[in-house]
Amino acid sequence: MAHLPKYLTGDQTAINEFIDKFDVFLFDCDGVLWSGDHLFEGTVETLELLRSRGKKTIFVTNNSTKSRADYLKKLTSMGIPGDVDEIFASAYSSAIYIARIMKLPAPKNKVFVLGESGIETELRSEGVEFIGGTDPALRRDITPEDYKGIADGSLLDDNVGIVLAGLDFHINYLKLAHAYHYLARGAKFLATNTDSTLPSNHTFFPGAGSISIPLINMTGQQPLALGKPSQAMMDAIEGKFRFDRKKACMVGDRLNTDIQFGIEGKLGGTLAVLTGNWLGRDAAQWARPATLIPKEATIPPYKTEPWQTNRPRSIKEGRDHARSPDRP
Ligand SMILES: O=C(O)[C@H](O)[C@H](O)COP(=O)(O)O
Ligand SMILES: [Mg+2]
Repeated sequence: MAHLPKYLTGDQTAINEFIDKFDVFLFDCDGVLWSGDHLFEGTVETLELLRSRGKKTIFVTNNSTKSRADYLKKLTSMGIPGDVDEIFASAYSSAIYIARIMKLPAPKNKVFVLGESGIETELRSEGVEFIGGTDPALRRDITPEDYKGIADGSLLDDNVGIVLAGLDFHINYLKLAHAYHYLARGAKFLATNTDSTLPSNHTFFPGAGSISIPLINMTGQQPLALGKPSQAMMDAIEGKFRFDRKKACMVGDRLNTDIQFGIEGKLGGTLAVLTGNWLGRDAAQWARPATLIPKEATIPPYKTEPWQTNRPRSIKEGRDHARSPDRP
């Protein structure tokens, strides 16, 4: 049965009733708390209000460019008090999965990383060996010697057993060539997450999923994605906080990661906000019967950010489509 979203309009009673249903709020970060370095209006006040009512807040982000410690610095710099233990980022859940669940036998458990320092920090904290990532030696054009050395294997590390693809701001042909050949040699293909776009500066940029696409295209393999909506991440969070899933709500901006994560995790509710990837590729999700949106799904009142007023009205109004709520 298709669930239709309920709108959480400016009605304070409805908002209080919604809040009182839950003990724990899992907050997505990019597109919910902020867009890049722009903190959305009301974010700090909302978190303070929830905490003042004894609600637990946990930050669950697919952004693998930062470690949990980096995220704590960002939260603090944005005026959001937090604790590193309340932060679950996809780099962390990937490192945990590799180190504690996959547990490939050494020495063939080295990781070739496409991604930034967040992944490296978390792999290091789990004692997982890696190459690639932010290595400056790979930030250059491919040369005839590279072609030769990759082709005959002399430039490849025989201990690489995993390719882990995350958001990499320095992706290039040379790194993709290395990653492809490791996969061709049988390395396991993992992704921190497969978000198609990254919400930032009130628009969208290539997301982590756009980094692994070339490898999917070349190999025909789909990576095991370890961020939302993967339930490995939900199990890790529940294992740590031991919360009642029926009393937890996932707040997110992306339907095929955040909201799906909450629904498949059988949480008590989900809250879809309109400040992030709403108009990304996921808009198409609304074209499907709203099976991903349980009845508790709501769309909070939001002040249209200036950049949103001229956004394309690509979302039909109607039965299975969410509508931008009237402005409060
Ligand atoms: O491309 C990406 O990696 C994602 O867009 C980004 O990281 C999403 O982060 P989140 O919304 O889960 O905080
Ligand atoms: Mg988001």
